[in-house]
Amino acid sequence: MSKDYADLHDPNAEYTMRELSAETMGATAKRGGGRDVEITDVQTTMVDGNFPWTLVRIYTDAGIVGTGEAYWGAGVPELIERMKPFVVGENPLDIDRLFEHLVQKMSGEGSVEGVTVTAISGIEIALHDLAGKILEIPAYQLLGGKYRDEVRVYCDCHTEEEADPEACADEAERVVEELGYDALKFDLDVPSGFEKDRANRHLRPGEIRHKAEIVEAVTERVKDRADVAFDCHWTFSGGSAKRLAAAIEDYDVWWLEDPVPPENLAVQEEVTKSTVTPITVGENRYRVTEERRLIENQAVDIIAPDLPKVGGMRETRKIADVANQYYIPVAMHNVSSPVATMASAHVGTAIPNSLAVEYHSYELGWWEDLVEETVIEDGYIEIPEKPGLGLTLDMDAVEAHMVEGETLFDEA
Ligand SMILES: O=C(O)C(=O)C[C@H](O)[C@H](O)CO
Repeated sequence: MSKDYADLHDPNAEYTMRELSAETMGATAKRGGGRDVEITDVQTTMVDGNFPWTLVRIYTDAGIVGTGEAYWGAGVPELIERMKPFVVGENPLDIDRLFEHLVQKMSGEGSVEGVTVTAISGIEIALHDLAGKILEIPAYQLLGGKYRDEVRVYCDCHTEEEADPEACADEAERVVEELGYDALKFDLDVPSGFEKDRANRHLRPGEIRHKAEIVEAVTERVKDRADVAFDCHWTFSGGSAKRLAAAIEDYDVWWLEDPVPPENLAVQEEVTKSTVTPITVGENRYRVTEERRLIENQAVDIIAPDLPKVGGMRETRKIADVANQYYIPVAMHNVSSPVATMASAHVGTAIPNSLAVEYHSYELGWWEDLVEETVIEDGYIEIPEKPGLGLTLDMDAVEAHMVEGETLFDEA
């Protein structure tokens, strides 16, 4: 990766009136108690998992290093490199101000939504790990403390015969009995053989029947042993989504996720309010500003922010707080490595309305090798009491699984 992104020129970022650096704000006073720490460097390494995970490291003059992760995607390491000058020299304990500082500095480069928010999220998570290590407390303590010792995890499931209801039911049985999960998710945007046109978003009767058969086969098979959600990946029209949600109302569906595209809130609201099937949405929205609209319009029954994409740990906490005003639970979308998964779990323990955190890598085989600790056991994450996120990267494993051409970041 080129290291020139840190030198990119943006007059808006350089001369902005709203300037939140420690120097301008007058937040440089000596703090004592080992809290006079300065950020010296920010580095990234991309790991070739079932998604290309961007791990982030923030280094300090105290020799303490924080590790975070940004949601996967091209351009994220470059954006993090671009933001490095805005945090080097800053005290990493000022997490809230540094988040605002980055949002302000990057406002001309897309800090409202999209990949810039994702990049900021990775830095924000690393700051929580770092702050916890400096203060010698677990990250959840920075968010207000604990509601639960363990956070429930749901397993996103796949089978090679994803369109075969019985194959899905067999996989559900296996994941419950052999892997120990009591919460699952299957995809419903799978071919049924009845499609005439894959672009027009309309579901033909045979397609609805086929999806209902998958729902019936899976929910009946693991009835009373597991909660099962179904994902549609923003595929269908409002009318088709309403018909699908109605067709599965008689089954024990945990939730139906993303039945319609994310852009049009009015359509989403209409679908959600048309059915008693619980509707979950949120992974394609950014920051509390966008998630808030889904919540305040009661366009969701369950909100699903993706923590390393939506803005990080404090932003997810803010979303959960708004959701809690409307009695809406939070099921965190997650396709990340153990780092952002554990960050999600720390927020999950710090909020009253946590339903579950997703795990999306059970087919990979080496997900937990990236860290020295056990992360998921019997379908739950026990929140570590070690400082920060409570994880230690296995640098050999990270190096072994790096995206080709990537450079391994420095040791702590
Ligand atoms: O697990 C989910 O809810 C997903 O939607 C997984 C997606 O494939 C992922 O987020 C990337 O688009």
